[in-house]
Amino acid sequence: MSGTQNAPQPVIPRTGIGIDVHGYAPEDAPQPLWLGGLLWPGERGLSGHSDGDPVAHAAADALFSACGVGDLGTHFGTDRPEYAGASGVTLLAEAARIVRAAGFEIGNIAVQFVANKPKFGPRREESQRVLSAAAGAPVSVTATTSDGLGFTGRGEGIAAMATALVYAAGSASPTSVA
Ligand SMILES: Nc1ccn([C@@H]2O[C@H](COP(=O)(O)O)[C@@H](O)[C@H]2O)c(=O)n1
Ligand SMILES: C[C@@]1(CO)OP(=O)(O)OP(=O)(O)OC[C@H]1O
Repeated sequence: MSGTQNAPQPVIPRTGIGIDVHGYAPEDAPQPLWLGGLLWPGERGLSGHSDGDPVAHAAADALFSACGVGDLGTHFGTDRPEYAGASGVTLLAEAARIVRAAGFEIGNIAVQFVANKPKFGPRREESQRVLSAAAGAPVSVTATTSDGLGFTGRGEGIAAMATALVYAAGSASPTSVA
């Protein structure tokens, strides 16, 4: 028997991607702004069937993408009345439950949103805490403007992009592979 047969197999993690965009709610039907799992008092809110939190939705979509188990619409379609007004944090927690039930563990999720405001830096730690607790894994959130360009620059809505890393449950964590 050759030595290589008993060599530990490398853990191949899987990456996923998620993008979500929500437009601002009309002035005559204002909504609260939910972004990064946080309520932003005084900020114009976004439209959506749920709470319209693009950061939480992009994170959930990235998890589904990484595991190859469909997408946000597959699991939380607008035809599901129970998700009307649902919190993005609830959707992310449910997404994490679904991917774990499918046999995956979550390495991390990274999200970046594009918006002129709110100014995110001062509440980054709070947002990361809330989203990481929901996912049961580290979630990092960054923000950028689009330098005044495009629909985010014109203040028509907020876009978020996320990546996620998962690995088969029961395998060694990718970070523990020599
Ligand atoms: N909504 C936002 C947008 C940006 N930031 C922070 O500002 C930095 C500079 O943004 P640019 O788009 O001008 O490159 C960015 O790196 C973030 O740290 C923010 O907090 N909230
Ligand atoms: C989350 C869901 C379901 O409540 O609604 P929205 O808040 O509209 O969000 P979106 O990211 O457009 O798509 C997924 C939807 O199925």
